Amino acid sequence: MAIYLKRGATAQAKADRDRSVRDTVEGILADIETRGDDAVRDLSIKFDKWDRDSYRLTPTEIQDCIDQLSGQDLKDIEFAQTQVRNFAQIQRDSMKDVEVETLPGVVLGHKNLPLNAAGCYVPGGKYPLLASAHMSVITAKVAGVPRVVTCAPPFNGKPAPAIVAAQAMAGADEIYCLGGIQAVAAMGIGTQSIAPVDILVGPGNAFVAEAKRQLFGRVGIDLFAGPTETLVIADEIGCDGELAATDLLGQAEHGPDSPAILLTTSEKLARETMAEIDRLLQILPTAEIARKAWDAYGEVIVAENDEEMVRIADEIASEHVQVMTRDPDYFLNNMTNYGALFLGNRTNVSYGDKVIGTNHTLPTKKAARYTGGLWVGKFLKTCTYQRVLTDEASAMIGEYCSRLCALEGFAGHGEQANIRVRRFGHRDVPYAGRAEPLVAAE
Ligand SMILES: NC(=O)c1ccc[n+]([C@@H]2O[C@H](COP(=O)([O-])OP(=O)(O)OC[C@H]3O[C@@H](n4cnc5c(N)ncnc54)[C@H](O)[C@@H]3O)[C@@H](O)[C@H]2O)c1
Ligand SMILES: [Zn+2]
Repeated sequence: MAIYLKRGATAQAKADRDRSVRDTVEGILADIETRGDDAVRDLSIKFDKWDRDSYRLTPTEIQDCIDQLSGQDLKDIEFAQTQVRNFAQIQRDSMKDVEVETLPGVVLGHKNLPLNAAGCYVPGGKYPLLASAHMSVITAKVAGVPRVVTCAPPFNGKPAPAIVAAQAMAGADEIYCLGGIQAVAAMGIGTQSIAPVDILVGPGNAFVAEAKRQLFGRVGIDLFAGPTETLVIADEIGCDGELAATDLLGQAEHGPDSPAILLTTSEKLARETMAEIDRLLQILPTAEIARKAWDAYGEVIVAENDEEMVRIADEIASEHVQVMTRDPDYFLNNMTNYGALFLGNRTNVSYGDKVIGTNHTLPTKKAARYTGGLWVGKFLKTCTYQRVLTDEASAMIGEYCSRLCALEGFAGHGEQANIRVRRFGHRDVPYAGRAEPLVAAE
């Protein structure tokens, strides 16, 4: 049985917080629905002290942001974007259209069609998270989405130059400086000045994630990608206290509501990690946020063996899972619920967040039970089609269809089949459906 050396927030505390976020978002979406651009402006002033005639950035403003970055900054962004584009393209190439003859004369197929318009949210409240621009905009473009709209909040009272440069370099078609619920709603619902998109993607804080969730149905969403979570699975062979503590706090710094969990088979490593966390919290420049997250949501769990760690990790279904044990592949082969796995101590979540090429927009709050992260496939619709090549095939399928419709009591559906059996069937084929056309009763 696993022992908890430290426990995170209670289920009740989490539910209370969720309810309050849900109510705030509901009210704001209704306001934007009725008042459009005026509501967007009021909310942007209220939450971000940010007032403009148009929130869309002009080509001059965009160029001005790019010009504020150094040559090295631009090269680094380019390197990261190349890695993300390259892996997205490989994933795109793995998705094949199919067309097969499943029965003689019966042809079924599917095509992967890009969506027409995507809205990419790039978070920027606490940090200007430019990496999210690569993750959403580039991936949409690799999928072939013709209109890619992107929003990020102002940072220090103006557009964040690095975010805007990354949005532009990624190939965005429309760039708005707009944050939070109002940005998500403007893209998802549409306003007088912004045409609505077909899918909303990208990570964000609890408000952003909840706004996307509430708009789902009306528009598509990629997945529920709220406050970052991290799980470090470690033993004394693959890890030490300093490494585990660094990797936990590295992700706890995202925000005060970011859970960081250590799961280990070694109580010694667990205690060393907790001591290291206390030490690092004295010196980490972002310790104020990381400490809040660690105090409220941090957990330390000591399990008996790798098997128990897999069971607990699948239950947690964390967004990020770093495995630093004797045999990381054991977790790759056995775990079923995770947003992304980081195997071995040579890599870590930050590589994935910023640069290595896998997508960093990943499922939170146990959404990893039913989805992976954002990827090129989320911007594609797999749409089927069919055709029947011969009279014989039409009549043969029609007979089955006719009888199955009768079982369901669907006369109209049945007639769709019957008319084809009558037209295309041969008289010597035994037929249990209606042999004659429908006629009005005398
Ligand atoms: N799941 C993932 O894949 C993933 C990846 C990266 C980042 N993240 C998460 O993204 C989040 C970024 O959060 P952030 O806050 O820094 O930036 P953000 O851009 O998501 O949110 C900032 C906006 O929130 C709005 N806001 C703030 N307080 C509000 C309130 N009380 N009511 C209504 N709206 C309010 C403001 O309009 C502001 O523009 C973090 O939680 C981080 O963990 C998740
Ligand atoms: Zn991160």
